[in-house]
Amino acid sequence: MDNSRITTIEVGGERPYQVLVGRDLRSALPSLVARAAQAAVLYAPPLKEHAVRVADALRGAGIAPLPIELPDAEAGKTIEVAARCWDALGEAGFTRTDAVVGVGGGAVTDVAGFVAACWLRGVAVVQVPTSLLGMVDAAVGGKTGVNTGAGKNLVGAFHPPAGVLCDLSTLDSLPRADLVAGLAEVVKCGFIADPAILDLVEDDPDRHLPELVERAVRVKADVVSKDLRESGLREILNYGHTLGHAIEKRERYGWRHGHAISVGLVYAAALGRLAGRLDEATARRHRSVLDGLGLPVTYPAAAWPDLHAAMRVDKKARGARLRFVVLGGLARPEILEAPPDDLLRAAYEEVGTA
Ligand SMILES: NC(=O)c1ccc[n+]([C@@H]2O[C@H](COP(=O)([O-])OP(=O)(O)OC[C@H]3O[C@@H](n4cnc5c(N)ncnc54)[C@H](O)[C@@H]3O)[C@@H](O)[C@H]2O)c1
Ligand SMILES: O=C(O)C(=O)C[C@@H](O)[C@H](O)[C@H](O)COP(=O)(O)O
Ligand SMILES: [Zn+2]
Repeated sequence: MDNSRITTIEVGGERPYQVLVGRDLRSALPSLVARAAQAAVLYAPPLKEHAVRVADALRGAGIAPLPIELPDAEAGKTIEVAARCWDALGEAGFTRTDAVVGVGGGAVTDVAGFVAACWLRGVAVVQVPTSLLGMVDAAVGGKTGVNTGAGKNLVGAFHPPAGVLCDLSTLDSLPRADLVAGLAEVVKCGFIADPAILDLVEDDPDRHLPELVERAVRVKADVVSKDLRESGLREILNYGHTLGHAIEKRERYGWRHGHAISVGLVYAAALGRLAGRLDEATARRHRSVLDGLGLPVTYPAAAWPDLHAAMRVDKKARGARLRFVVLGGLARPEILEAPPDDLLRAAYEEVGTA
């Protein structure tokens, strides 16, 4: 691989920005926060070294870094943690030209975006995702937020970043299980929009990783450029998430997001097939590609009542009507409106285990 190659992916819409994919991209950071006198660098403990290097890059450009360490993973994605960050910004006297930088996986970039979205009603955030999932999904598109007892990501804001730096060299230290979890969202992109992704994953995901990152970012960038606020098209990015988020809630946010989404994708495929929308072979391919990666494709049968109840707070629901993203074929996402409870349950029987 050519280590000096940097790919730029444009994200359009009311506040356009760029996603850079390459290696050692820290030098691109200062220009993205050029108006800032200071920048908070939010990170979780496993990313401390990366965060120090980001802080050095800011300092070198005359921007004072304010490092803020967050609890790791979903434990950091809470309103209490966000409130601690706002206290720190207040103490440091952050003004509207100052900025926030999120360095970490999707949990950190989600909370960093939310902290920036709310501080003074919105300051710039630059996302420096360090997990595969963060690069291909969480850091791009401006969905920010935290979890609450009521459900996953129920409190948040749309706040597009000023830029996203996907430094592939950071993936070298990412635990294997987290890399594989990120592949669940990559596979999602393959099913909803870019089937070449599925061929590459089925061939050898490690060998094709840079291309997979670029392809998945392009899928996401294309969708959010057209529909930042999820008034229609953007719902397709939620494929597999109605059940997936319910599993995360039931697991008290102790499961990896990508693992829950893997089960959710198999469920959504079963639902699409049983609703008469999706062909048998494409539905089967969901299970085979995800299982082949070592991702979970089943969940306890006895959990159905809890999951069914949790799905009621899904953001795609309208009143008492549940709405699901399903496929009408490969790369043909559609909405399934208010499916009857017996259909929902029958689809769950295909993922439920004793
Ligand atoms: N905003 C969005 O559009 C969007 C999209 C998808 C997912 N998400 C959210 O993203 C989160 C999941 O993101 P995730 O899978 O990155 O999980 P994560 O942020 O919990 O990171 C997983 C683990 O990997 C560690 N890690 C990350 N990068 C590392 C590196 N380079 N080296 C060593 N360790 C590293 C983290 O510290 C953590 O322990 C969920 O909260 C999900 O809801 C948001
Ligand atoms: O960007 C989107 O839109 C997505 O739905 C991407 C999902 O992968 C992501 O998990 C997102 O955070 C889910 O959004 P939510 O609005 O259902 O919380
Ligand atoms: Zn997701």
